[in-house]
Order: sequence, then structure tokens, then C-alpha cells
Amino acid sequence: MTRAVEAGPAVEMGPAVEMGLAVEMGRRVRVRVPATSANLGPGFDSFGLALALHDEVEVTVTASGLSVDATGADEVAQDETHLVVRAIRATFDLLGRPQPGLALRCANRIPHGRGLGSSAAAIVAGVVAGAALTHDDLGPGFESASRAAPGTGDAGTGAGGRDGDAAGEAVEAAVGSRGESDWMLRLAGEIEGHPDNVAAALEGGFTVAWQDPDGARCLRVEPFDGLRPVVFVPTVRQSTRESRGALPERIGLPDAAHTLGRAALLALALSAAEPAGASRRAELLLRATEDRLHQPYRLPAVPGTAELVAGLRALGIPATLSGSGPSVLALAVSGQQAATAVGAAGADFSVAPLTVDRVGARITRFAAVM
Ligand SMILES: Nc1ncnc2c1ncn2[C@@H]1O[C@H](COP(=O)(O)OP(=O)(O)OP(=O)(O)O)[C@@H](O)[C@H]1O
Ligand SMILES: N[C@@H](CCO)C(=O)O
Repeated sequence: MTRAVEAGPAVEMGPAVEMGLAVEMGRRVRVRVPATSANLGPGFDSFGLALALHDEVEVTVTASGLSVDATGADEVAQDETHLVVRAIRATFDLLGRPQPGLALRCANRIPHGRGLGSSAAAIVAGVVAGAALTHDDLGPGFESASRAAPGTGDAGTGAGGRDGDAAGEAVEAAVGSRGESDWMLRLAGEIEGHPDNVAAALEGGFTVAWQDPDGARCLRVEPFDGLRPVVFVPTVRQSTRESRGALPERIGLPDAAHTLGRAALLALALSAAEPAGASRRAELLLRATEDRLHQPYRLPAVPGTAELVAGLRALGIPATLSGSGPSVLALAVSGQQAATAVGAAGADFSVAPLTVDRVGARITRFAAVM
């Protein structure tokens, strides 16, 4: 159930660079990217899970200038420092294209600074949009997905159903399935600074990402069918940069060994290839989500979050800090356990029972000159 490159050895998939060729004015693309929860406890800077909560960005190439029209709760600068714009510009630079004018429309649904991968979603949206605006053919994953007529995908969310999503949306092109050497992952990982969220946002499902000397890589794992992630989002924010500042420079060997074993167990326990039933799965996940690398240093700064993680775990529900926090992620093994988790939260958290996004970033509308 794991997939790196389709078959055989890893193949370097670089971008098709067409130096100096201007992108046509009026070209437009719409991209949809999932929220992600990183780390999942012991998989610090490596594990990521894609969640069915999405940001959407529509990008139109114009003659000059920049306009950003954003809806959503969180305010961001609407100039060239906007993360989606930066990622589009970085993609054009990489592909050797002159910088055009851009008009963006953004529907921001992923809360910012809460540990749900909003920055990764913005970066992936920009890289995918930039790639789509410059190519009619994004490579093997794109070709096969785009040949399927819109709306013909499996709208279910069962294991292996990667052609559609829970909303029954017409997916024109899923961007995942592109292999562990994908240049989009490398570029997005470089902009974000760590590859865990961007890997899951691109590929969907559960991803194990790592850093090679030439950039980020990942392996996608199909999560077990009954997985019901629940996220608990507090009103307080915490920037990833600040939260990383709380971490020690060195970790002792016993803590490293403890976390290593839990991370390996977690990858197996989350996989659809592991046949365990729900109660055994919950037991394994509870042990597997223990970590000694980052949570012990981060949780004291967010006491409400620490209390909720402890309360959920005392109920036998595998709960962790989501990414760098301050949100909490519960990996419920069934709808029933998800309902128990929802009932455990106090008024300080907004609670979202979600499903896994098994598709990853996708192009939902792709038009040539309008
Ligand atoms: N849709 C977006 N458009 C533009 N900028 C964004 C968008 N989403 C996030 N950002 C930028 O990213 C910042 C949040 O990044 P940060 O890494 O601190 O949190 P996060 O990505 O939500 O959480 P985590 O990385 O822990 O999962 C925002 O303050 C904003 O500057
Ligand atoms: N792995 C990163 C995730 C940030 O979302 C961290 O824990 O800082």
C-alpha cells in the first residue's frame, strides 16, 4: 500500500524549463489544496496527514501588477510578500519564465498559525498554479488524472479512492502520484523550510517525508479506511517559527531511541496494509503517538492544549499536538471514537471532525486563454 515512484527505481523528475517564454495573458487556473497535520507525535519534520479542509486559489495571468482578492477569517498582506504569490514567482523563476502580472482570488478556510499547515497549503497552491500556468502536461500523474472526464472520479473516501473527494467535486487533475523525486515537492519544501506539511498537501493521505542533499522527498502511504481525524482549534495562535524556538538543540539517546520506535510503529499502524481491527488499532496508535522529541518542550507553553491532549489520551484516544501547535489532532479509529473525542473538548476549542484527504493538491479548473 505504499507508493514512491510508480514502479522500478526512483526517476529524477525535473521541470520542463523554457527559458524566456512568456506565459500567455488571460491564462487561468484554479487549485484546491488540503490542510495538513504534521508530526503526528513522534514523526517530527517527517510525517504528514492530509485533511479534508481546503484552501482554494484561482490565478489569472495579467499584463502587469498584482491584485489579491481573499476571503477568509485570517488577514494576510496582499502584496508581493503574499505566500501564494511568492510561490508562483519562485516557480516561474525556476522554469525560466518572465514574471507576468497576476490576479488572485483566494478562499482561505484553513486557520493560520494553528498547526494545520496553512503556510504549506499556500505554498503548494502557488507552486502547483505556477506549474499549471506554464505547462499543458505536468508529468505522469497529471496526464493520467486529466484524461478522466471531470466528475467521473470515485467520490467516496475509502482506501485507495484517489480520483475524487468527499465533496464529490469534479477533479480535473490530481497533482499527487508524481513520485518521490518530484520537483514541486523540492521547491515547496525549500520555501517552507521543512517537508512534512508540503508533502501531505501535494500527495494526500499519509506521507513520510525526508530531506536528501538535493531537496525534499516523500513516500505516500494509504491510511486505513476507518481513520477519522478530529482537530481541535483554540483561539490562540502560535507561529511555527516561535514554537521551533522552544526546542532543544540536542536530544539524549534514550529519548531518541524511544521516539524512533514509536515513529516506526506509527507508520505501520496507520497503514491500510496493517489488518488490525479498530480496538487493536486504537491501542497501537495510542502507544505509537508518544513522543519525546518536541511535544514535551512545546506543550508547557500552551496549557489548554496540553490539558486536552492528556484528557483525550486518558480516554484511550490517540491525540497529539497538530504540527507545531497549538491545535490538537486526535487520530480516532472509528466514527464512534471520533464522537467521544468531540465530546471531550471544552469551550476554548472549536472542534472539526474531518476525513482524510486521499487526493492531495488538485487542479479543479484549467483553462487556456479565456
Ligand atoms: N492562504 C494564505 N495566503 C497567504 N499567506 C498565508 C496563507 N496561509 C498562511 N499564510 C502565511 O503563513 C503564516 C502561518 O504560517 P505558520 O507556519 O506560522 O502556521 P501554519 O502553517 O498555520 O501552521 P503549521 O506550519 O504549524 O502547520 C500566516 O501568518 C501567513 O503569513
Ligand atoms: N514539523 C514542523 C511542522 C510545523 O507545522 C514543526 O513541528 O515545527
